[in-house]
Amino acid sequence: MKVEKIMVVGAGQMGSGIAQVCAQAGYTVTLNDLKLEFVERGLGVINKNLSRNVEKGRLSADEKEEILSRITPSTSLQDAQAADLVIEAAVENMDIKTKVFGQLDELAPEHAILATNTSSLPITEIAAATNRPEKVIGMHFMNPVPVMKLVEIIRGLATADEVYQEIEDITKRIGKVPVEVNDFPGFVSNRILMPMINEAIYTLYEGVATKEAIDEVMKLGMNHPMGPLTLADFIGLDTCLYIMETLHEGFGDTKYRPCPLLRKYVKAGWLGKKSGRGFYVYE
Ligand SMILES: CC(=O)CC(=O)SCCNC(=O)CCNC(=O)[C@H](O)C(C)(C)COP(=O)(O)OP(=O)(O)OC[C@H]1O[C@@H](n2cnc3c(N)ncnc32)[C@H](O)[C@@H]1OP(=O)(O)O
Ligand SMILES: NC(=O)C1=CN([C@@H]2O[C@H](COP(=O)(O)OP(=O)(O)OC[C@H]3O[C@@H](n4cnc5c(N)ncnc54)[C@H](OP(=O)(O)O)[C@@H]3O)[C@@H](O)[C@H]2O)C=CC1
Repeated sequence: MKVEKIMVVGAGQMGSGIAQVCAQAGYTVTLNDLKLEFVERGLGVINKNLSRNVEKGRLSADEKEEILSRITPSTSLQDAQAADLVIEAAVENMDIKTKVFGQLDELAPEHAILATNTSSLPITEIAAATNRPEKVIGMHFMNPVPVMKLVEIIRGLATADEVYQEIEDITKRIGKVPVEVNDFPGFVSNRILMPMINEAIYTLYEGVATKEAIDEVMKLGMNHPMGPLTLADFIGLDTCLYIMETLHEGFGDTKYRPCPLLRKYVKAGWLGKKSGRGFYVYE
């Protein structure tokens, strides 16, 4: 059974980007979130991105409308009934993900693949919340989704070979490069990236330098496109904290302990760019 209809659960920064690239590749997409206002915010971002492509002459106005017409808003998981593939991009929290996967398992057709965009949580544990662990897989996009080429693909213990193959094919069809990695906390991307970001936060916490100086060192000295504190704001400090907690708990090693300053900011609701304030202030 070839995948034609994709449902994306969670219309935040990742979910909206995933819905955009899937619709651009010709898939019929349902974009789901808890409230219509969140779905509309996601659709607004997609509209803006596509308009920029029209302005730059990469897309005609008709093509833009066609892409948008392939995306249907949804606030009910019942809409999974029509999906061949569900890509979950809700918050990085195991309780929420297992609850969503349990419901999706009951609602989605038997043939449907259930993928998660989790950035660090065990795929095998998410799969165990369903009665179809062979059809559950990690499909980890990078932010911003329309720009970044990589998709980490992670098999759970029971993921079937044909499911892996289908997800690899879809990844290529949407213009991304698949890289297979094993099911360990943080996979490859966040096992390496997030301790660097956490260390940058410790560097600020211990007064080694200002936030601007830390970012400048990594940008100019290491050629990173964004400094680590700017990148943390961009990813979302809540997501950064969840990932560090997953690494800390998953490996049981104190080297992954989240910096207290990161915890403090998240408790204050300073979640980075998406909430208007993190290490920096955004309009
Ligand atoms: C946490 C996880 O689990 C995994 C992760 O995702 S970790 C995060 C991984 N991502 C990164 O590390 C991103 C690091 N930053 C960058 O690569 C760059 O700063 C950036 C691509 C975001 C912006 O690039 P830039 O050159 O500084 O800015 P800018 O010139 O405005 O943008 C470059 C292009 O990207 C596009 N772009 C930038 N931000 C965008 C966004 N949020 N959405 C869509 N497109 C975007 C711009 O439109 C522009 O496109 P064109 O050149 O085709 O016109
Ligand atoms: N940010 C990043 O750079 C990356 C993030 N990821 C992963 O992608 C996922 C989403 O992250 P991101 O998009 O940044 O987060 P956001 O906070 O931007 O978006 C998450 C969205 O999911 C919604 N949501 C929460 N619970 C449910 C639910 N039960 N059903 C449907 N929607 C729900 C949230 O609604 P509400 O606001 O009401 O909670 C919110 O709109 C996480 O697992 C994260 O780890 C992966 C790669 C990169």
